[in-house]
Amino acid sequence: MSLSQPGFGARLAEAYRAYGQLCVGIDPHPGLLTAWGLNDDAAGLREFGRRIITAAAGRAAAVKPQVAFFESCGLGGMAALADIIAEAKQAGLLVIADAKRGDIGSTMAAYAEAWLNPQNDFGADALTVSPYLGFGSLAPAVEAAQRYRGGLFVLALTSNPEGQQVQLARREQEVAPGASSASTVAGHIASQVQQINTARPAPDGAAVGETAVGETALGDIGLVVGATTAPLASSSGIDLTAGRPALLAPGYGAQGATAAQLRSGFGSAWPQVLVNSSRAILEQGPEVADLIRAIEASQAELR
Ligand SMILES: O=c1ccn([C@@H]2O[C@H](COP(=O)(O)O)[C@@H](O)[C@H]2O)c(=O)[nH]1
Repeated sequence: MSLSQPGFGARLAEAYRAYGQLCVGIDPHPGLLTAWGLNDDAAGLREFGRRIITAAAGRAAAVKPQVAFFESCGLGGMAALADIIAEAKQAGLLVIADAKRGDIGSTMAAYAEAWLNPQNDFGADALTVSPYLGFGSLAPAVEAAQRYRGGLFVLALTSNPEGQQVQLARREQEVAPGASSASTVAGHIASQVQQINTARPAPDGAAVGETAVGETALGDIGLVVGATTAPLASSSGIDLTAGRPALLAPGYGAQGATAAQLRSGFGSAWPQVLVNSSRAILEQGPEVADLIRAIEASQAELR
């Protein structure tokens, strides 16, 4: 990666234009590996990833390796992940490392180096991060994203129903001296992301989020909003269009959300959405031709 390349939001917007709004998950569940005739070891994970990359390259905007499945295979699994990230980038796919990292700021800086520095083994285009140690704890990751022209997807309204206990909880905020109003935790996260995308200066003087591509400029700092939970956003007072964050939407397919639900759930924010599909596509493997058919069928539904 060249540090003179456009920011993540601009690269993602360009990928939408070229390939549509689908992200193919690389989730090597043990059961899927068995169904594909592969072992749950480094060689099996590598082959699994390579077939998905071959099918997705030139047909999808991005791939999203689910880091947990590689971690669970130990050192060999992580070595396979490093190879898969490098090969996907080489194939022209944007890579979102789904590691959901979150810690106190000083530790967060190390996570961000590991996952966003293109010189490192796991250097991806973007990383999923958790703001639940406080949004401010993510500041070193935001700085790393700016430094490396990378992106973040901050968990806001996740696709699992249990997430709502925390994410839709109301918090008091002071709107003027002595006056307060209640907003949801997810709404607070979305507004913090908006502020970064619209106000924070990037190192070269350009503002993050000002990397406009056509009509679909996207902020470099995005949000995770489930395909299953997006309809809750507007009723919870969350403006997903503010600051035009990229919106990573898992939940399509295996978790039950349909293309029609995605479009109506996201409404005017739909052009910002990157739809993830993992099992619904992977279950059509192991043949690359069948994976391609599944990717093209999803693309057709989403168009
Ligand atoms: O809110 C979230 C955040 C992340 N995920 C991840 O996305 C995929 C979904 O896989 P499917 O097989 O398409 O259901 C998986 O890696 C999750 O860990 C999510 O589902 N929801």
